[in-house]
Amino acid sequence: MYLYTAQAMREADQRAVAMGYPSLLLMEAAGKQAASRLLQRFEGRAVDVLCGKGNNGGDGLVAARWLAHWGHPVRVYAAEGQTGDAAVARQALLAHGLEIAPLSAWEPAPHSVVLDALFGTGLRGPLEGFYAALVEKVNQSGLPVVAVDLPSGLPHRPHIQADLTVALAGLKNEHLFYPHRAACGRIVLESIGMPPRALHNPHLPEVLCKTSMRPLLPARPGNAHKGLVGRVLVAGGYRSYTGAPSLAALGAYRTGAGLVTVAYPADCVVNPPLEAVRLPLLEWNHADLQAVRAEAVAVGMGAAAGGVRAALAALELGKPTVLDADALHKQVLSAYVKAGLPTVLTPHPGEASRLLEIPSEQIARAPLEAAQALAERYPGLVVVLKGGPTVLAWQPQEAPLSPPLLAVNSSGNPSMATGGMGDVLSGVVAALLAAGLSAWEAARLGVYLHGLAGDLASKPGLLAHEVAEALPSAMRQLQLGGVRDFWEPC
Ligand SMILES: NC(=O)C1=CN([C@@H]2O[C@H](COP(=O)(O)OP(=O)(O)OC[C@H]3O[C@@H](n4cnc5c(N)ncnc54)[C@H](OP(=O)(O)O)[C@@H]3O)[C@@H](O)[C@H]2O)[C@@H](O)CC1
Ligand SMILES: [K+]
Repeated sequence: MYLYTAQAMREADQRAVAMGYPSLLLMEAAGKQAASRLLQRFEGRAVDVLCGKGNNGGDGLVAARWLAHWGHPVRVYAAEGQTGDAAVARQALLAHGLEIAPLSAWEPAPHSVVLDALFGTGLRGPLEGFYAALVEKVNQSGLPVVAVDLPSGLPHRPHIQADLTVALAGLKNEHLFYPHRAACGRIVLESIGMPPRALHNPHLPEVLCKTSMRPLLPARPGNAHKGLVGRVLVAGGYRSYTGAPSLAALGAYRTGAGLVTVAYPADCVVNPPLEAVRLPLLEWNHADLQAVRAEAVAVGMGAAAGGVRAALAALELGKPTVLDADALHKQVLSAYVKAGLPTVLTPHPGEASRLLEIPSEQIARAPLEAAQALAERYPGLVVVLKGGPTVLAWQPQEAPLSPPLLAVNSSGNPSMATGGMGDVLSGVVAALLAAGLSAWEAARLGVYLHGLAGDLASKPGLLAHEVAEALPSAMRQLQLGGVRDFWEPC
């Protein structure tokens, strides 16, 4: 599943038509499915349908026809001047004997629900004048709003604040990235019958979802023993923050690592899980680390100034590695690029800002672009830019001229914004690397499972170790098919 821009969705639409699929069928399905989702949520309320003159308005006209046909009280307000499919939708509505009032005549009616079909992906620039005032009037009415495809006005201001958004054919940027996602309310994705071949576009970012993540879960062989399912070396810790490597160790164990060894400076008190092997070190050196039997390494968690030394010592082990926090320095990343090892780096926006030398606000505004920039700067390293949502980018070294692969996570929630959460993630990804997944697979599955565990454990005051404890359930539910993507209807 991909994440679409308005332009990419228009191209999918054009491909469907070029394949011989009539666009009118898409509009018919869009309107009918929007109507049926509205009824599912707001049964018993009269519906006011507000339609623009483009195809989003056409969807609204179809929805109004079906609502009336199913016997629901509906009032239709529409702009003049529809063309193409939207004009056909208008004629079909009139043929059912419905009346269309001008948008300027709309007044909020008590106990009604508004179907917002003013503007969708065709909006160019912010709404002004009459439409800006109409959007404000809808928002101030306090009525529930169901948006067709996108809350009208997005990605600009003003825009509709919806309770439910029926996304059509595919998820768009606004459905996943804040602050726009907050304007959508609950999101339900409807396929509207779009031919899958028309939607296929590997140049777009992948949306990590249960269908694509489940096949990546490592199988545990019947004759498994702890040396066979992946051993992890965690290297981190410093006086001020000793919890970091312990949480990474817990994350690794709870993701199925067979054995976890925690290496840390001898002058710091680290309390890893009882099941972990402790390796206190007088200094970060490769010879001591070499003695540890591990298939993957997670380095940098809470290591302070020792992070660079720890990461450079770990590099000599020649193992797949996760670099986090204090290991995220330019000299370390350049050395790992040169080594060509499977490597995953997991910066938060502050660390990405330091690496890219751009303000963190810019990263928050355009996280995919920031992850892409990091991936291009450090070819071969998989970039996991943590946030809500976490995004990933990877420029394979063997294909330097192709655009980087991009992905956006769909699991996780704001209760995960607490200390130690990233340390757990490092351990999760390291365990998956140790189990034999490639860096791109381990990073994508690790981020997805970590978010899923956060969703299962979600509550106010959620702690990082509680997310680690929820990882086994997350994996089991993903394996058994018990996971629901956020855009699936309840
Ligand atoms: N995915 C799919 O394949 C399918 C997509 N479908 C649906 O089509 C929708 C996209 O439809 P779309 O392209 O017709 O654009 P839409 O959002 O209706 O807006 C265009 C109108 O807005 C106007 N306008 C623009 N900017 C403006 C501004 N700043 N201020 C004021 N006005 C402005 C512009 O006016 P114009 O410039 O032409 O005068 C034009 O009238 C999509 O979201 C989905 O709902 C389904 O039907 C089925 C298949
Ligand atoms: K809309």
